[in-house]
Amino acid sequence: MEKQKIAVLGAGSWGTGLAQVINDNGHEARLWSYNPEQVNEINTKHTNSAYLGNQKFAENIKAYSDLSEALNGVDGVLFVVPTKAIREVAKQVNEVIDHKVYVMHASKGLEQGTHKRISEILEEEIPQELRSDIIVVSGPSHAEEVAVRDLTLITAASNSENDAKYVQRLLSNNYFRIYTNNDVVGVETAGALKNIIAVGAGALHGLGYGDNAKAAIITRGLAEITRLGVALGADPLTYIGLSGVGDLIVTGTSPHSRNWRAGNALGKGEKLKDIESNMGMVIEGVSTTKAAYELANSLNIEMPITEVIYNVLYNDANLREAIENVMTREFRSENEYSI
Ligand SMILES: NC(=O)C1=CN([C@@H]2O[C@H](COP(=O)(O)OP(=O)(O)OC[C@H]3O[C@@H](n4cnc5c(N)ncnc54)[C@H](OP(=O)(O)O)[C@@H]3O)[C@@H](O)[C@H]2O)C=CC1
Ligand SMILES: O=C(CO)COP(=O)(O)O
Repeated sequence: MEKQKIAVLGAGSWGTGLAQVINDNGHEARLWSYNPEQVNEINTKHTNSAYLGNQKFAENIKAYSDLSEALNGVDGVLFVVPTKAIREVAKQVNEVIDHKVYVMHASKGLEQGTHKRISEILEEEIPQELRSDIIVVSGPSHAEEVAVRDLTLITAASNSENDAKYVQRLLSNNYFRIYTNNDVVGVETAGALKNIIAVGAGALHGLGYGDNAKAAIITRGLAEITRLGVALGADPLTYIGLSGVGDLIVTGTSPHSRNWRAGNALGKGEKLKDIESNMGMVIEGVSTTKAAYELANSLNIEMPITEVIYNVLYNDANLREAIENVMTREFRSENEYSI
């Protein structure tokens, strides 16, 4: 593949990690941030301390605060801002982009109010003549591990096989391996909804529950994610792939995960607003819980774990009582409910 110019929009931990992968692969990675101080730090010290500590990045990863400069002549645009900022940033891109580009995103969530997936927002905001089919980059990938080039396997999903293969070639190397997938709905819902379960798994840890409880929430969490996703048109098999069970394992079992850490703090009795202000990074599971809860209700889909997390986050429910309620609800067959 000849050298590509890629604008990475969002210079948080994941945007920076992906910019380094792109740079490692011999391409030009331009990191766009709306924070001029951060741009200055990346360009002069080659660190991004608020998100990735003291780690130094390659000097040729250049940061931009001017979006039109960052997008000038690029082959592709990779959105990695939090879900709540996707529509606003996509509108800005639409205002300045003047040629057709590959449009990729690596964010994980559902839009508040509309419950839309990120690719749906991007399709709405960037006209088809200016973009490829949307390509979703998702899977088990803690930014801090990718940033130190630890082995990572993830998925690039698109309705267009060629566009997914473009991202496979763009991002793959000897530590980062990409699999293509044609199930955009499955891959996006898996990435968004696993954050809810990660909050729950962290909460169980914070409350002192053991490995059995954690395996249970991951497994039954996957069942309810699958149930909602299939109702939206996903292939159930996607959920046993990298973006499904893979990402649930990585976020549902690890203190690297901000969602897991938020849940752990909730389990230890901290208040949500304190957890959010202390994290300094996005905890997507909080807003996704609300969107998924509303969406599931509107489709009449049972998501008991999501409901517990929703009641704890938004109705100040007592965590232990909420767990007791879900444990003692009407009996179910696993076969009936596995998908
Ligand atoms: N970190 C990870 O390991 C992974 C994260 N993801 C997903 O990637 C997405 C981004 O996550 P991550 O990088 O971790 O998040 P961070 O919180 O680390 O960074 C997000 C970045 O986007 C910036 N930002 C926020 N709002 C806007 C806006 N309106 N316009 C421009 N920039 C904005 C933030 O700036 P500021 O902080 O100043 O608001 C920050 O620089 C999320 O959806 C997450 O789920 C996916 C896989 C792995
Ligand atoms: O999605 C992630 C890893 O695949 C990152 O999860 P957190 O946002 O919980 O850190």
